[in-house]
Amino acid sequence: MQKAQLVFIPSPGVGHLVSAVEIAKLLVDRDDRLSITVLIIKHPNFDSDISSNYSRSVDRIKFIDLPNDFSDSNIPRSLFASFIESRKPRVKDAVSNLLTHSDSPRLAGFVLDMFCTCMIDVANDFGVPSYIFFTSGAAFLSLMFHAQFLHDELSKPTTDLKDLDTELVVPSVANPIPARFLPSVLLNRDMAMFLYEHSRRFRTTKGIMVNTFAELESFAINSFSDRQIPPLYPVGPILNLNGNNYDVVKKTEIMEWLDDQPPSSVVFLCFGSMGSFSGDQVKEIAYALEHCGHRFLWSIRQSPPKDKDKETILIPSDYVNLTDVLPEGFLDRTVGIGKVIGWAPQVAVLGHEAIGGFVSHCGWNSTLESLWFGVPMATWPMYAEQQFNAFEMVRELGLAVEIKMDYKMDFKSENTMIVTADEIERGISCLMEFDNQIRRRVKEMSQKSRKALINGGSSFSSLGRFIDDVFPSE
Ligand SMILES: O=c1ccn([C@@H]2O[C@H](COP(=O)(O)OP(=O)(O)O[C@H]3O[C@H](CO)[C@@H](O)[C@H](O)[C@H]3O)[C@@H](O)[C@H]2O)c(=O)[nH]1
Repeated sequence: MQKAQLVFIPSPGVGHLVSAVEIAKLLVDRDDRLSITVLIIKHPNFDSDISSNYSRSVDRIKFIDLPNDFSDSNIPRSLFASFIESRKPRVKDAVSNLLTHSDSPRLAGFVLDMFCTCMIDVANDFGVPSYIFFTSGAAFLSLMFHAQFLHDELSKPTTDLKDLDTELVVPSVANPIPARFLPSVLLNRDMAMFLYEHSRRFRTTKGIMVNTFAELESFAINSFSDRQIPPLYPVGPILNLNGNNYDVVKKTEIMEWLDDQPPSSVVFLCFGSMGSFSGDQVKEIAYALEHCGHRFLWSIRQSPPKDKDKETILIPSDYVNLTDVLPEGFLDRTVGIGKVIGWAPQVAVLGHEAIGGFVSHCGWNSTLESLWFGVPMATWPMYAEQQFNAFEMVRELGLAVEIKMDYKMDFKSENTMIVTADEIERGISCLMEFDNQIRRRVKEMSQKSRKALINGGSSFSSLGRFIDDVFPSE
């Protein structure tokens, strides 16, 4: 039997690492000729221990932690690319070591995260192709290509649209997109340059697996057909349905609380791995929850200290004392209807029948998880590409209601816009209406997301085509 191995290089951070490991598991389960080594890049400020949540003994998957010898532990956002670049010799050493074993299968290629495209150079050194595993949606991938094309070929960078009241026609969505709903990463010069460079390099790869499914993003997926872009493999939704290691006592308490709530009665609020709010914004959310009267489970995280000069990547933490930030008496007044927590066991929560709606930052994993469980979302994007995901879910696909689509979190200062209690309450009321059309559509999409993965489903077939590419001669 011809055997082959792939080397996976995910970016640090739960939003990228978890689905990369899950697709690796799916691949080895699907084809017993395949083995995979996942190289874990440790970033000093991300919780890379997330990888220890996975059994290190998954058959035919090996995890290697790359040594963290980056000299500065406070890596500014703008130096993220250099940080990844600095890992190249480590990657090279690790792959060379793999290949020294006499029984080592043929190295068939590298599978890289969207932010690890510099590792294409290392793959080239080994004479093997690179693939991308894209952890966001097809519409955003297409937008990345389009934005790079506008910049490189037409000298029209998306950053020029920043403060303009204009619309942009892009191939991946049917509706023109108002500039203010463009993702924050394409309106910030440094970030946009960073993305253009990755898009250029995506074009040189042998294929791109995308964490999406044809039934969800058919328009966006079709938008790739007439452009010179490597083959696309929509293989999702790729989710870790077992959740991550989570404090058992805390999880039990949360799940028992949910057990006591009526079906579809609770609104869940959670804002991803980097989401946090100023004290003033927290209070507006609290007023909205108290006033609208719906049951709620609210995951709230404390902002890291703002570092105006270095714009260091720091992630939020759980509050030591929630009363420091919530309005006086809030916890007592809402004790019968609500629960405030820190980091949430999100997948388990979304899968609980008490959950009736999800106020989300629209990170792509959260979006796919809510669709999987048939829970409608109210959009509150914060950073990265989330504004665009919100636009796609609300305007394009009719799968979410809007709280905001143009909110942008400022990592440098506290001067982020404030969403008022009225706006939040309006969004939550709309979300929690029992019999709305969106809820019905989301339930249908939930069925489709599950079907996509089973034998004969669209993503199942797509993954098969990817495997055929890895074993071309058979
Ligand atoms: O309290 C929490 C918060 C999050 N999660 C989980 O963490 C993941 C978060 O992923 P995602 O929703 O995609 O958000 P980010 O962590 O913000 O992910 C980054 O990566 C995504 C995939 O590329 C992008 O879509 C996002 O914009 C980017 O910020 C999900 O699986 C959640 O279930 C929890 O379990 N508990």
